[in-house]
Amino acid sequence: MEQNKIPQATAKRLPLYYRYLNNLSNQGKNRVSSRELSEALKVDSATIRRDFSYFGALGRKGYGYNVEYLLGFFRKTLDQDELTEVALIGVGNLGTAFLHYNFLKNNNTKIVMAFDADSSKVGTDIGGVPVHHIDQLEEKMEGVSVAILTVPVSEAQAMTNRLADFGISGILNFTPSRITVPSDIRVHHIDLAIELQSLVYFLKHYPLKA
Ligand SMILES: NC(=O)c1ccc[n+]([C@@H]2O[C@H](COP(=O)([O-])OP(=O)(O)OC[C@H]3O[C@@H](n4cnc5c(N)ncnc54)[C@H](O)[C@@H]3O)[C@@H](O)[C@H]2O)c1
Repeated sequence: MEQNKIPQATAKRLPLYYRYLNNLSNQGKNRVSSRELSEALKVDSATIRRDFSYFGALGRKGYGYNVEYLLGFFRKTLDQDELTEVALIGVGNLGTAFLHYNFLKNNNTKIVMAFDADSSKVGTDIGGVPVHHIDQLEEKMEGVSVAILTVPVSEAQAMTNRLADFGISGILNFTPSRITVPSDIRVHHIDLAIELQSLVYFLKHYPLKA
């Protein structure tokens, strides 16, 4: 099935499904029920059944879903057979933590290079990733189409413009700035302050019952 026929909300959950099913497969499990998935992933089972039906996986009553079939689909859809190289811009507190994190454990994305304006960081190697000077961005980034943005908020838009001029396809933006990009560039914002505020709001206004 073509990926563009899957609703965006479903597509967003695919990496979550993939990671969990991969763990099951590594444990030697070959089937899983939507209830089991629902409890582990905190997604209600009706949503899971609907999501899976978009790519032709129909769970059988009393059997559930075949783990390898699902994994095969996710691998293809999420391009898990292909390694996506990623660049990180801004090797400060947050950026350094990401460089130490092994993203490859769960999927096929890898931070292959990092950039910073601080010359004391340039030429170092953090978590196996070389740090280059930001002046070398265009020269070094050839072939890399995804960037993680962890620069100070004051630098975010200028850096985004530079990445756009370079021809970036996607930006994972950790700065609180709502950066503006041309319509052919995809930006995902991860704003920890907003997420935290929203959690506190939900706790207050929609308390969960035991
Ligand atoms: N640290 C956190 O927990 C946290 C949480 C949520 C969001 N953020 C956001 O993430 C971003 C980074 O936060 P941080 O705490 O790592 O900041 P930081 O000041 O520790 O790191 C920023 C890094 O960017 C580099 N830099 C500055 N200008 C640059 C440029 N023009 N080109 C390339 N590199 C440049 C600096 O030298 C520094 O190494 C900020 O926008 C911050 O608001 C941080």
